[in-house]
Amino acid sequence: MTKKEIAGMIDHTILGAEVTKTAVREKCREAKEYNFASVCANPDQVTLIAEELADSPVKVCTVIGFPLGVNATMTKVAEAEIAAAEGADELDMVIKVGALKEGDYELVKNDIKAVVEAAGDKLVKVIIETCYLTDQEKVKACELAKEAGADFVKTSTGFGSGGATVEDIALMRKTVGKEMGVKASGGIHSLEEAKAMIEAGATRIGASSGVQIIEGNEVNSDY
Ligand SMILES: O=C[C@H](O)COP(=O)(O)O
Repeated sequence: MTKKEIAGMIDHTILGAEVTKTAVREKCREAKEYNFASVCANPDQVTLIAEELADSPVKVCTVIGFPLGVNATMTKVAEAEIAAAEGADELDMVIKVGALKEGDYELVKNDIKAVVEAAGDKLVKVIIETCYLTDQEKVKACELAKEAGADFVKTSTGFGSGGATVEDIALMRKTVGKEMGVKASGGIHSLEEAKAMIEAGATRIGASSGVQIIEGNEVNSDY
């Protein structure tokens, strides 16, 4: 797999309370230079990203119910509707992790389904936050996301206690089959790590270090 092909799988990510418009514009410039798959940023920066990327094939991505997933489903639905209206192409939502762990699978599934329906033709990736889950819970979360009609399952927010692992990607890929997207995110900072995730079954890489992954050098990560 070439670096160009790998770049085309990277969601160039900039998420956090301290993120500035200047930093988001730089992420968009980098994404166009390297032909990354998307720029993934805070919900209140969707309009800015859509403007910056209007002249490029790079997709607009944002997050829903992020980073804890504990928002009311109605809140996640509203976030999805607003993001879609403002130009988002892809929505990365966080599941109700606690509800999953206590076996309230209908609530988890209906939460995902409501966002999928609100998203319309936009692509929905479901963050299951693997760092808090047993393997059995990871499998169940992937099954619920698939049943709810999501397009991808995704490992991590990058704000939890851990990120993507090759083992989790392989388990998620085995669970969802060949068609559904699998996104590895959280703690991927090198080309070798990205390649390992792809070989394990990832079809998208979420990373704040996209340029570092492709160029193999340290980049100033200050926003
Ligand atoms: O995909 C979303 C994650 O926040 C990226 O995590 P990272 O900053 O460890 O690359």
